[in-house]
Amino acid sequence: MEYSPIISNLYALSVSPVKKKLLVLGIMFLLWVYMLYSCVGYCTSVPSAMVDPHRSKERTEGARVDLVSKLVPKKPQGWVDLESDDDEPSLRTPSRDLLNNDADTERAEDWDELGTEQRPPEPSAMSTFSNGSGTKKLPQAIIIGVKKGGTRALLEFLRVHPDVRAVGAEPHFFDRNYDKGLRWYRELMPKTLEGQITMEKTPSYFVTREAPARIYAMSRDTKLIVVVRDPVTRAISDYTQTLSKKPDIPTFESLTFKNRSTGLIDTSWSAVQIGIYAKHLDNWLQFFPMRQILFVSGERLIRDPAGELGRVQDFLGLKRIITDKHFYFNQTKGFPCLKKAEGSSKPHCLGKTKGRTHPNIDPEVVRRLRDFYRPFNMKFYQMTGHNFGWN
Ligand SMILES: Nc1ncnc2c1ncn2[C@@H]1O[C@H](COP(=O)(O)OS(=O)(=O)O)[C@@H](OP(=O)(O)O)[C@H]1O
Repeated sequence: MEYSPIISNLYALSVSPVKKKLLVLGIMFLLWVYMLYSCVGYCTSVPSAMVDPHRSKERTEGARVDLVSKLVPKKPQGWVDLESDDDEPSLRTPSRDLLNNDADTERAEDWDELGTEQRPPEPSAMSTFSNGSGTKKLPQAIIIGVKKGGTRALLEFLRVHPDVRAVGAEPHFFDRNYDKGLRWYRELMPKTLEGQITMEKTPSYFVTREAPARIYAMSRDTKLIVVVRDPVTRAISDYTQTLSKKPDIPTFESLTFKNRSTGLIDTSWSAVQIGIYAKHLDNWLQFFPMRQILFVSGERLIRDPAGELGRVQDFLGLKRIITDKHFYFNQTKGFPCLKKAEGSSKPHCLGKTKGRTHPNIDPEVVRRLRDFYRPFNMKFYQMTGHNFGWN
């Protein structure tokens, strides 16, 4: 009787228990490799398959963008590019617009961990794997302003919510990058599962004349959030930020006035102009009803973060998950911080670019600025139905 080599091997194995075990282990290893291979194949194929149903939607969005492009000029006309940090002189108010800089752009140093571990700027390989499911969607809610209002704190606090997924950096899509198209914009977004909200924050949108029409064209249902702060302290905060990067700029006092002896305020200076909230809001109300815009008090966000977050969660239709249990007041920073941030078990405060010491400003100049803003503030309280108490 002839034996095949396999049978003869098996026969040999039957007499050697050690080899038998080795064979079983080998087979298990091969099965494990096969399963892993299948899973990777599945995981990489799922997102693209899930994106497909959106292709037709994408075309509609593309058509809408074409319409907006026809209706809305891509570059602001007759409007100071309040936020841009590029050096195109045509987009700037000559010499007076000294606060143009890129400091809004999200940076690693905006986020400070009170542990030794650094927060990775990009998701790690592991988190990419675990976040592999879901699809990238255009944001349903945007923090549109205001610069230096507390927008970073609000976004980082909101990210603690399991139903909120947000892009960390400021996309500047509706002001600087509109030419790149909605597909580009959507690609920046994190993947979300059913029921999760996609968000971003770019504070310069609030003062960008084209932004309301452009966001409306993306989706008329977009929820808008504006973090507002006393316009005088906001202006000083804005100036402080620029001073930290350009120490040679003129004093706050000299930039505030067109002519100091006449006391005429220079409204073309972006630090002043951004704070005329009533004027900017008017622009948004041409496209969005008031009920679709939530105003968060920057001052209250520091004093009572859980209270403001409660309002924001209600506005977004989210379960109130973020409560005062999530915050503690950090005496050294002088701000509320998170006991645990998204994806971490350690306490987190915003970094050193938030909460810089403001320079002392001549009290007379502060008083003049308060007088200047008062009627605009009153108008803003009237429009929003909320007294922010800035006087
Ligand atoms: N929790 C917490 N931690 C740190 N800082 C906080 C916090 N809440 C609000 N703020 C205030 O946020 C101000 C910066 O606002 P923004 O994040 O909107 O600035 S930016 O426009 O994105 O550059 C920043 O302004 P400055 O103090 O002038 O630096 C802070 O006062």
